[in-house]
Amino acid sequence: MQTKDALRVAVLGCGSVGSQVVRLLTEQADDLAMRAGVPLELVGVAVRRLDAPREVDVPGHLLTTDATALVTSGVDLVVEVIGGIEPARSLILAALESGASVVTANKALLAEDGATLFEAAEKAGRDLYYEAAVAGAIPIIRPLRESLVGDTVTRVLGIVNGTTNYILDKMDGSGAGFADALGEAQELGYAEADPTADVEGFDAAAKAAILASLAFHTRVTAADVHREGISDVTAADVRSAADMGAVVKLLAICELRDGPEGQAVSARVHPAMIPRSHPLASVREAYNAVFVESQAAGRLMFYGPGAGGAPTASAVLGDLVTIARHHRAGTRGAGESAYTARPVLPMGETLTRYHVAIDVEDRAGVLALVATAFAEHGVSIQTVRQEGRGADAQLVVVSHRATDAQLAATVAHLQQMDIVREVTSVMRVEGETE
Ligand SMILES: NC(=O)C1=CN([C@@H]2O[C@H](COP(=O)(O)OP(=O)(O)OC[C@H]3O[C@@H](n4cnc5c(N)ncnc54)[C@H](O)[C@@H]3O)[C@@H](O)[C@H]2O)C=CC1
Ligand SMILES: N[C@@H](CC=O)C(=O)O
Ligand code: NA
Repeated sequence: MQTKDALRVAVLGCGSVGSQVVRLLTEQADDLAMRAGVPLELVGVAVRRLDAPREVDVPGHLLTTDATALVTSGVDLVVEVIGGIEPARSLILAALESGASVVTANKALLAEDGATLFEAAEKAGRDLYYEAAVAGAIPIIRPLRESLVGDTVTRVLGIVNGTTNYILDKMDGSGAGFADALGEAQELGYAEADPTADVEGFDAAAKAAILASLAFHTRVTAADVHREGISDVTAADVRSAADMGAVVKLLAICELRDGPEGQAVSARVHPAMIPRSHPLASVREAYNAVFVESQAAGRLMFYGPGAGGAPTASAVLGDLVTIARHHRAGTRGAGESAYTARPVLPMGETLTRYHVAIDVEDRAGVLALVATAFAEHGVSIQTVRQEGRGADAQLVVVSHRATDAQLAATVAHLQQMDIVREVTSVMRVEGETE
């Protein structure tokens, strides 16, 4: 039954996030109506299979397998929580063209083709909101889009993938194996439908692209973001980090830098060692945290649940109520602000510190030869320690800041040296100013 003046809401997808959106929309209907100033009436839920088991009871008459018909049926608000590129993109475009506003949690799509979606929303005069797409429940999109829009953001550094943080945390804390920890993260509803997106850093790279675009008022796509995942992080890396009082985290780093022709953007995702004293080191399990540095405000930190059905649904509901208020007032929210068109710097120009583990021959003069290889490429060494003896001898070098290109040249050089058996691990070190 349709309530007079209610806004008609369609939900696309009823998986981990969609089922919680449906639950909260139903359970909190009265409060949401009071906060929005208008009832939000769930009029349809698009699913792939009508008879699939679900985490929530959806009345049969609301279920449909025809998502296109649902979004073009005159609904006011569409929640897209299917994920992936297609059919999500076509459905969002169809919804906007039909006059509906859209809430999406789909970072993969926004990072690949956000421009098309933002232009369609602009043309239709409708809202496109996506707080859930980055760091789940944590308010980070709205602070960047609205609260900090009067400031100049210079750096965004964060842990933005819950699944990989959960895995690394378990490897560090209980010495759990990679596969077991990933299985638990999937069980808990944190992982993407294809967990490769989490493990190989695609999900974090999509989020980095969205954050860099918003923070620096430009357009950065996932393809612009340098990406490395955690599949090569070994138990030995985690132990080595522990030995130097550090932990391994998958970081997303977006920076405003001076480029050859003015200001440019650097955006990257990779595992890094950070000191245990750094606030990001204490981000456990599937929690996320995002540091923002800006000229006037200084340093801000946003922390909270970055994944999971209910936390993500919280962000979706926040967007729904906000849009409903706009609808009621006959207005719309801020759109995209990509006026700077800043270039993206190549990874080779990124400056950071490095932890390099090298299996070497255990004899006099080896340390000096290794140090010379670093010096030849302009990489200054901060500390060196030897682990093991004889056939197990290993040098662990921590460098001062150098470019990625300098480090790559050093590693290639080391690999050619007779006294080097193998460069077993290269990991960046973040979280210190030196
Ligand atoms: N799970 C999480 O913690 C978070 C997820 N997200 C994003 O939210 C979105 C949804 O994620 P989850 O709920 O975890 O995924 P999920 O895989 O649990 O749910 C997606 C649902 O969409 C359904 N679906 C697929 N194609 C469909 C179609 N053509 N029509 C109707 N239904 C269709 C699937 O059957 C599935 O039930 C994704 O974009 C994801 O990246 C964002 C933040 C956190
Ligand atoms: N798979 C993602 C879900 C939230 O975006 C994650 O693990 O963080
Ligand atoms: Na968020």
